[in-house]
Parts: sequence; structure tokens; C-alpha cells
Amino acid sequence: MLPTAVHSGPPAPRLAAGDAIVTEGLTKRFGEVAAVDGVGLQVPTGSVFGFLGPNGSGKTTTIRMLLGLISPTAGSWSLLGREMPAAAEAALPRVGALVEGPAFYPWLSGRDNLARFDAAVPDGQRATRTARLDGALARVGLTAAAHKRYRAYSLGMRQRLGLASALLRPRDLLILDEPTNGMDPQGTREIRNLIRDLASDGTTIFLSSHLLSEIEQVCTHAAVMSQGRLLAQGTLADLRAAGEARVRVGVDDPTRATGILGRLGLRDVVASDGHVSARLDAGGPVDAARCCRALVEGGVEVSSLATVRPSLEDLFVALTGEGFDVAR
Ligand SMILES: Nc1ncnc2c1ncn2[C@@H]1O[C@H](COP(=O)(O)OP(=O)(O)OP(=O)(O)O)[C@@H](O)[C@H]1O
Repeated sequence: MLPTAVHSGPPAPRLAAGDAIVTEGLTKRFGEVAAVDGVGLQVPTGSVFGFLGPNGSGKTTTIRMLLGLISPTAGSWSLLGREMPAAAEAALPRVGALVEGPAFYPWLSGRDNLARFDAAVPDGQRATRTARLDGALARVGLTAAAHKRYRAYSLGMRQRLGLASALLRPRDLLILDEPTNGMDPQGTREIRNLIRDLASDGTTIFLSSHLLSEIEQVCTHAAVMSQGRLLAQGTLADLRAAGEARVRVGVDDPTRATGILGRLGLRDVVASDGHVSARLDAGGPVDAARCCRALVEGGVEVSSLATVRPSLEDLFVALTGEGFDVAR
């Protein structure tokens, strides 16, 4: 899927059978504020899809609409190929979610809390409950701490118990809102490994984050939100490739080199200590080899040559006009 950089109304994506989530023109207004504004998401089945955006950009509101927790003001969406909200009863049992942390009782153990959740699900057969609880606890690495009271759990353990509650049934899609928010590096690593684990079993995972590093480490795809609007989406590789490349050449005479590259028609030519760099327009007539040839023919000594692509961070800052937290 090619990245779509969208600045004036996102195109409505085609409804593809292979997509776990599709939204078209999804919009939520709170009074005058458009918290989510015409969002068209396309989340391929089997992807680990990062929903990235600064605080307040509309991620949680989008997720709450996807899950039917609030109604959109406009737009439509489907989960696992089923039109929502009409097919909620068929689709939602196959969707696990972690939004705003489930309410657990502090004085009950993790396992007892989970048992309460399991008992509340209509198809939770009693005879198989023990196996379900043990399976979910094992999945999130809480077997040893299963009988500890919830109030003694670390933030990471609490978050993992939340995930366990989402995993009591086999799921085709997991929707996780900021699953590592507020966690220390160790807890973050644990959740990240768990996500990789779940994804390797074929579960589609849609997770929101305001941390670019989170998305880069675990996701195959990403979408970027800013002020309620979807600015871009695609595979991480496609998003990276969408940024404009620059050629950077080590030279003995940057001033002369600047003139030569300018005459070639390159834009944004910048000379710095021992180097000259310029923008390489994608598909344009001038590539790095041609730059090098022109410089040498013009009497400039070339000591190094590199094509530099902007990082994802550069791209996202350019799209949103805001800095992202790139590390915790
Ligand atoms: N119930 C509500 N009533 C009024 N405004 C709301 C409501 N819920 C969200 N908003 C507003 O909608 C915008 C988007 O909020 P949202 O929580 O979806 O963003 P977010 O990207 O998830 O940010 P964060 O990571 O901080 O939760 C914000 O301006 C927020 O104040």
C-alpha cells in the first residue's frame, strides 16, 4: 500500500476484503470541535498498525468509535470485513480491546479479577473457564503472579492483566490504546514482546501511541494523525520512502560545487564545511551519479557521496508541524 499524504481531505479508501479495519470519512464533533475529521483508515489484515499522533490528535476518539463506544457524527467503518455498527454482534467478539484500562478490583487477585471478566461474557462456558484463565495468564506472563492481589501489581503487570482480559477469547484483531503509556522501559519491553508474539500468530494489531520509537520498533504499518485529521498512512518502508532524498557530497571547494549543482537545476543547494548537499527530486532527471560526474568535470575533487533519506521523525515533524517524543 502506498502512503497517502493527505492535506486537503483524505481519499476514501476502497473497501478491500483483506482489511481488518476500514473507515471512510469517520468524523466526531464535540460541539464546535472536530476531534476526528473525515478519517479514512485502511488497516491490512495481519499488520501491526501504529496509530501515531501527538496528544489530543484524535486517536482515542477514533478508537472509541471503532469499538462502538461512541457514535460517529458522520462516516462509516467496518471491522474484520463487517459493516459496523450493524454487524457489531458478529464482529466484536473477534475483537479484543484495551482502552482506558479495564476496571479491576484492587483487593482481588489478578486471576480472580480475570475470572469475573470471563463470567461476564455470555459464551464463557464454565467447564472450560480454568483453561481459559490459565491460558490468558500464561500468554501475558502472569502465571507466577496470578494469585497476587491486583493492588500489589506494577503498572506493567496491570497493563498485562488488561491484555489478558482481552485475550480470554481467540481474537482476530486487537485494538490497543497507548498500551505502554506511563510504563517503565522494562514494562514497555514486555508489552512490545507480547505484541510481537501475538502478531506472529496472525492477529492483526492496531495500537495507538504518541511515541514514534514505539511504532518504529514493533509496527509494520503506521498512520499519522494531527488535529483530528489523517495525514499519511502506509507501510513504514513506504512512509520512509515518501520523504524527499538529498545528495550529500564531500568536496574540496563547496562554493564552486554549489554553483555547479545549482546550474544542474537542483533545489535547496546548501554548502557546509567540506560538503555540499541538495534535494534530489524523486524521478527527476538528476541522480547522485550525475551530480558526482558534473562536479568532477567542473574541476571539484569529490571525497564522498551519499544519498540521505529523511528519518520517519523528520517526515512526521514535516507532516504535523510538531515534534514527536522519539524516546521516553
Ligand atoms: N467527550 C469529549 N468532549 C469534548 N471534547 C472531547 C471529548 N473527548 C475528546 N475530546 C477532545 O477531542 C480531541 C481529541 O482527543 P483524543 O483523546 O481523541 O486525542 P488523543 O490523540 O487520543 O490524545 P491523548 O493521547 O492525549 O488521549 C481533544 O481536543 C479532546 O479535548
